[in-house]
Amino acid sequence: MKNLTPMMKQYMDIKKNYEDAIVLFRLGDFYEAFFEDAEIISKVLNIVLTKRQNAPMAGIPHHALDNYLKKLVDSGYKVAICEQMEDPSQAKGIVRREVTRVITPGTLIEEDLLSSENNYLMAVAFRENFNTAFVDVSTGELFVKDFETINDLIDFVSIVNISQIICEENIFEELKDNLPNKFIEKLDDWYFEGFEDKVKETFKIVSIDHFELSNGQLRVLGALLKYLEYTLMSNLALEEPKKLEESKWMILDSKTVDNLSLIPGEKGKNLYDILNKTKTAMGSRLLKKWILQPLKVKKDIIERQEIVDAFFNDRLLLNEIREYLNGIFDVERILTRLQYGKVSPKDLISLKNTLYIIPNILEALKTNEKFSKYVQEIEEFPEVVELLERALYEDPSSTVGDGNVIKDGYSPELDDYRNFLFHSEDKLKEFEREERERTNIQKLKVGFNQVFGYYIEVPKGQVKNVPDYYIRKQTLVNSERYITQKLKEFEEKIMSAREKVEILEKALFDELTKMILKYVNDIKKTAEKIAELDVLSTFAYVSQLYGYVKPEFDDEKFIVKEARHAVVERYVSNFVPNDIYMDSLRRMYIITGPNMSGKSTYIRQVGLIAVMAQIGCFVPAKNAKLPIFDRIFTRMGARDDISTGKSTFLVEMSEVALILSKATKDSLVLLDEVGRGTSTFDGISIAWAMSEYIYNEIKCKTIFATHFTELTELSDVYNGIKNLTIEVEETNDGIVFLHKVVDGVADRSYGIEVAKIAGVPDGVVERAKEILEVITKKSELEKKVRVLKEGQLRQIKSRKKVAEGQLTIFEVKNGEF
Ligand SMILES: Nc1ncnc2c1ncn2[C@@H]1O[C@H](COP(=O)(O)OP(=O)(O)OP(=O)(O)O)[C@@H](O)[C@H]1O
Repeated sequence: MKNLTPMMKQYMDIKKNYEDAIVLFRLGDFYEAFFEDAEIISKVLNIVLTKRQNAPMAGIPHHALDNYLKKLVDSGYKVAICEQMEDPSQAKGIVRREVTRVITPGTLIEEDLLSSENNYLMAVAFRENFNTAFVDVSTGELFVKDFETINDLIDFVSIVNISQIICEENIFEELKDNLPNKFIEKLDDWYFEGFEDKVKETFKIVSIDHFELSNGQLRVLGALLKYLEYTLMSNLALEEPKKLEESKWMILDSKTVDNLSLIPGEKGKNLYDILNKTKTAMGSRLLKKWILQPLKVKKDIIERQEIVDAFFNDRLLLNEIREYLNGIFDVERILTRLQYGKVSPKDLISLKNTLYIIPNILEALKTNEKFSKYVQEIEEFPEVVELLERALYEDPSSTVGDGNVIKDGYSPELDDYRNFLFHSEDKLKEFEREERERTNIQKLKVGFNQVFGYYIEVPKGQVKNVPDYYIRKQTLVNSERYITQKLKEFEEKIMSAREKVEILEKALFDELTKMILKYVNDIKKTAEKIAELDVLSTFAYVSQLYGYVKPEFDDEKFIVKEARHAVVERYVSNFVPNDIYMDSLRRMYIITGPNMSGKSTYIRQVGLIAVMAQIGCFVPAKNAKLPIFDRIFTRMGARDDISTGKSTFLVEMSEVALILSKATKDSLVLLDEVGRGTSTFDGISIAWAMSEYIYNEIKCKTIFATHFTELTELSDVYNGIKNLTIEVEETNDGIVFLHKVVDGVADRSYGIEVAKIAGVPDGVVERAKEILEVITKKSELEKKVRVLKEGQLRQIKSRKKVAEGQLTIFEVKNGEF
């Protein structure tokens, strides 16, 4: 463009460095966007597109920035905020402007842009495996985790709230293809250089050995830190990186999280919503983390369980603590904003009110010795409370500098200027009265405008009485305006008082935040413990409310009396409890039963109970004893994966493949229909072979719901495979679902009855009955399966004979082949 004004030239120079972002350029009371950026924001924000020197331009008022930013970021744009770096009225020539912040979905700290959920930014690089580092900038939590395959990585991204990915160029396309809806950015090579120094510098340490990170992990962490600096443009406020090691947690893949409805998703009703009676935002975030990462180490589970139990048995304490938790604010985020210099006066009041409650929490906890660990770990901060109490008004203004933030008495100097400023109106009135008396001009008025400042206005008719020390400034139709030496001096005092109040209050607020800064890490540790107490007391509360019991752990046995489904029981009026009984001799169940009888509910409730027990919660049952599982596998429902071009059957088979390759003896495998996406013969053959493989090779606890009754023959071949079915009652009015799980095999599917209930026309239902009669008579399938079974039994017997001959070497257990 020719003939650019200096300001437009300044804009172009800045924009050059932020080609991939929308630059919002501060101009007076507006943030303006130009050219293509203007066209985008006008469309996304639905605001007017105008022109300046032929350049398309669109602007948003500065006070509404956060609202508009949210929309832009939610629509997938990166935004660079370019501020005025000096007071325009003081600037010589063009105002200096700089980008002070680049906003992306994964780097939000602004309260208005965030929900109470965690919001993660993840950096990904590939060496021998996928190294990742991810951070929630708003809370400062930082994690490092490796993934063997891209599928494991994608799976993780889809269950954890990763809102943005940054990656090395060589894996950008692959990630983009697999995660088409994610905000993914590729980073230049320099991001991945000099990582050791970057990590040391960020955490202000000389040695990074205690992090115990591999070179690949440090490299990706370094890139993440550099990117954060580029977007936040300030020193980083992060916790030391935590390594997410599989050895501590049960693995839950995204399918299982979805199939068991653990957290809110497409399916609506879920475990998180049932359990989430937490009182604080920090607690609700932690609960979600715990649900997605059940523990695997018995000692860790018991530690949580003991606290839940203590709360459960001390109802008074439970209620008292929950009452105090009501007053706890999201201090994790407030403190992070404080570290980034973005804390508001209201934030500090929330911090004060939170800290104010801590002594009450401690007092209450001290009444029960089971909480001694928490009593030791939770700290009080009386000096911070006292300081904030002294420094801030209870309901401060949100604009630091207007004189309504720092409390009276905190700074005598501020009080003086503020008194003068806030009482200037009275003083002007007094001046006006004095002048009226002195001049005898009754209609004399003191006013103010931007051009002349304060003036004395005298109606035309009384100008003759104006004393000679009045200096005329302006002539209007009906009046004249004057100033006097005294009024001018008064004006200067007001102006300088306003300026002084602004400067002083800002400086005092700044100083206050700096004083609190040194407590931040300790307060964060206390906040973490409070969040834990919130979740653990919630477990106790929910357990009382819904009648859950404390589970025990056992190496082999999975015995639950009157187990219930934590979510379904909340939505049906008469939930029928069912027992679970598994041990080394009863390792696999085949459940057959009519449609709608409750097979899926039963097997899901088994999974849910395992998850609930391993997060430290009590479980919906009369009593429960169960093993600790290393992983829960689920294969349920039929769904295409249109986005990746996989058919329903292919998806089903890849889930089966995953189970067969990854399950261990300590896993729990829950299968709701396998082999239904293909022909009956193929389906049964696959389901049969798979069951045998799991039973003989993997030897883990397995429940398999199926409509292939042929599979129930497996129980005759293998001792440890048992059949279950669900009772229904046939009445004259149709079938009644009793939802009771009992030993045995379903005699029929009642599919046609369910079709009738669902409203399939009578004609079709009758015809279906006729067809069923014909084909069941002619079915050869059962006979064939019987032949298969007998053949297999013969083989097993002959193997057993050989084995018995070698009993001194191999001991053959009953039912184990
Ligand atoms: N134990 C129970 N007590 C009360 N109601 C139950 C119970 N189990 C299931 N139900 C009710 O029955 C409905 C059907 O259950 P579910 O989906 O588990 O059946 P299913 O046997 O898996 O059916 P299908 O074979 O058609 O998939 C549930 O939505 C629930 O309302």
